[in-house]
Amino acid sequence: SRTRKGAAHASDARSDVLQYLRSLMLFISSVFERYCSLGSTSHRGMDDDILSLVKSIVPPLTSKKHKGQDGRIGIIGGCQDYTGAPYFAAISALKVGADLSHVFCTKDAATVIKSYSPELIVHPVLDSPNAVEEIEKWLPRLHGLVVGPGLGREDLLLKTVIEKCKARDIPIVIDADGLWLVTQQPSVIQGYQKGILTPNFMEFTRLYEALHHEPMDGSDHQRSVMQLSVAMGNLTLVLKGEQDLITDGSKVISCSIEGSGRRCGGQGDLLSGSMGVLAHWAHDAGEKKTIHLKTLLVAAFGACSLTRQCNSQAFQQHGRSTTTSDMIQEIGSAFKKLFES
Ligand SMILES: NC(=O)C1=CN([C@@H]2O[C@H](COP(=O)(O)OP(=O)(O)OC[C@H]3O[C@@H](n4cnc5c(N)ncnc54)[C@H](O)[C@@H]3O)[C@@H](O)[C@H]2O)[C@@H](O)CC1
Ligand SMILES: Nc1ncnc2c1ncn2[C@@H]1O[C@H](COP(=O)(O)OP(=O)(O)OP(=O)(O)O)[C@@H](O)[C@H]1O
Ligand SMILES: [Mg+2]
Repeated sequence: SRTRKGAAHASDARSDVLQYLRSLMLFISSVFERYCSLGSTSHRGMDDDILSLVKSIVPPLTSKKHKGQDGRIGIIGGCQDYTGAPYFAAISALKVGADLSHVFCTKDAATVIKSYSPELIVHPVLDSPNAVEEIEKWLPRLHGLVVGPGLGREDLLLKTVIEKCKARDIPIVIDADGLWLVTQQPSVIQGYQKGILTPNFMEFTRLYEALHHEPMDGSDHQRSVMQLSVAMGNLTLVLKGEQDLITDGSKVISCSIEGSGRRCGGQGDLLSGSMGVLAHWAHDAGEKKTIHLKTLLVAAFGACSLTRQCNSQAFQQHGRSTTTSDMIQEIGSAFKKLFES
């Protein structure tokens, strides 16, 4: 019986060891799992933190406001070749929540843009001899200006308009052909603290090479965006791409909210139009609301995440046939999902 007892003890000890090993394995695997997911969790955590800052700049909808208070945005762009781009930017500004959206374009583009949407106020002034005066008289009524979508390569007029806008301290988003002017004459916007540039990769490369007089190091985009922002006097800069990189020259935040693989034209216009409104809201809310992050960085993160969310939602319905118009249909629900839930 003593031998039987000994054998029982040995088997108990063995099962204890096995039990111990099993729990040890479970513990190690849970630590490993946690460690592996840490990167994405903290990334998502950071996105959530910035999204809550975006939420804080969205003005409340109340019955006490009059038309215009939530934003009167102007888009300078639209010519014979490009009527879609200014339309996308202007309608996006409205759908994000601006009250009024103006387009300043050439005469032949105006009728076309008006026929896309009765919601837009369209001024056929860009090719008139007194274009600057025509735009200038509207500036006191505007809260934000988006310069460039579908503009074509016009320079003298733009330079004067940007100068007048700066004098009025209005946020200016420069995109597309507006960036061409900045590439020719960086001083037009250099150092303007309410200026935002939203280049795609090609526009960014041209701008970088114009300012640094050397080819860009394509392997380190974070470094390049910081360098360009600093060279532009710490201007807010958004380099659009697989990840959107947003900087003011002192820090880079990235927006990689899932979009889709669909890259139809016009998505950048949706972004710049949204940016016009969010920049106004961010400045209205002030640094106190956005805490440690500069107001324009918060606005830029908002515009990027919204564009990508619209892309994702439109893609779920339309797949490869997704177009920017489909994305614009999604602005309302994407906005609600990101900033109002
Ligand atoms: N429906 C419309 O009216 C549209 C008009 N658009 C206007 O078209 C004009 C020209 O804009 P573009 O964006 O074509 O500018 P560019 O004329 O500078 O062309 C950029 C080119 O670079 C290519 N590219 C973009 N990202 C790249 C990358 N990561 N690597 C390599 N190549 C890359 C694009 O295919 C494009 O052909 C602007 O006025 C713009 O606003 C666009 O906004 C698209 C929609
Ligand atoms: N590879 C990518 N993966 C995911 N999203 C992307 C990718 N490239 C661009 N985007 C997103 O698409 C939007 C527009 O960027 P894009 O580079 O297409 O601008 P653009 O060339 O100026 O567009 P447009 O045709 O309006 O001129 C941005 O919000 C960006 O985040
Ligand atoms: Mg563009």
